[in-house]
Amino acid sequence: MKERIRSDFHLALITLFAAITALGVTPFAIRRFLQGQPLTGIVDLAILLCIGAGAAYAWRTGRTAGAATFLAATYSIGCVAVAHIADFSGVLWVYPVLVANFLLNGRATSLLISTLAIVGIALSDTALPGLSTKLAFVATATVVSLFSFVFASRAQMQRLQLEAIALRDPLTGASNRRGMEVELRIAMTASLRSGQPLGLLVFDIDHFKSINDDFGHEAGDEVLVRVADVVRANTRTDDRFFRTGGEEFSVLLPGAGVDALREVAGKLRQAVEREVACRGRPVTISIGAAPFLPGESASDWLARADGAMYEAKHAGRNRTVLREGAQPPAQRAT
Ligand SMILES: Nc1nc2c(ncn2[C@@H]2O[C@H](COP(=O)(O)OP(=O)(O)OP(=O)(O)O)[C@@H](O)[C@H]2O)c(=O)[nH]1
Repeated sequence: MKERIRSDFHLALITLFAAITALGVTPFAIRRFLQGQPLTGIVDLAILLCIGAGAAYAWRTGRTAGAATFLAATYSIGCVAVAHIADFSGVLWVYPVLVANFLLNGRATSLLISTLAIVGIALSDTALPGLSTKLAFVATATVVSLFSFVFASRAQMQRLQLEAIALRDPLTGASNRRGMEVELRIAMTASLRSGQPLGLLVFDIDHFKSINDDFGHEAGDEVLVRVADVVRANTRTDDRFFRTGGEEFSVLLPGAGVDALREVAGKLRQAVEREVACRGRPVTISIGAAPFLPGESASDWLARADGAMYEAKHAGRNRTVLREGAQPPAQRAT
């Protein structure tokens, strides 16, 4: 639970908002019933139930975007309802609700829901009698919406930038190991759902240490960047490319069965050998290939591809070993 809260920003926000709603609205719901205002009490109770159900849905399905829209719609409808059946005190709830809308949802959704909420409340003659009161409400609610809009947009932009930095290797521009773990999980789920094959190549630059030792670290870095460029030029846009260690890379190939894996591995290996060199010394790679087997875990799959790659190294380097099943013997693919 702690791990999900830490890794899923949207889920954490939904959970926090649901907890704050429970703490903030429950005393009012009780008070409404005690004061003989059952209708308003029922609205408060409905808000609490809907928010709880929305948060539970987000936890169960992981569909946080849908849950966030549901939460924002519930808050807004609740506010409009209270403004029409209670007095001015109901209107005051719209301010935190507007802020929550913008923090929970994307720009278009939050603008739409907030505008509808402001208009819905402004139409209430019970809570806002007279034109000047209505105008003052619309003006203040619009200003709060604009502040929230600006703040939420900036915060979202910075969060996306930070996420991109955290998942990318700055030298080659490829995704890093953390990025790979996320992408592997997504691709495995999609493959299981669609029945489409999924392939993985793990490769390592041969004798890379000697490049560093003979020509310096900068020359080694240039080789890493060159290899990454060649891989990108020889794979499709929906293939995923990762730098998983110093001179170790992986390519995740959606839709690639055994034959396609063999073909892509051969193409990459030959392209690196042909196009990458360091001060005239050719650069080669050793590749381990493994198709995803339904039912196996990401770590077992990775271990199989890794094992095949080490086998390629031991067999003399600059070659591909394909490991089709969970157990060796491996199959040469070159
Ligand atoms: N230039 C550079 N070198 C790196 C980087 N990350 C790791 N290395 C170096 O990569 C080298 C890897 O060496 P080894 O693991 O011995 O492998 P190798 O020399 O490629 O030998 P084989 O893999 O067996 O073919 C080490 O010298 C690391 O210091 C990096 O970002 N830049």
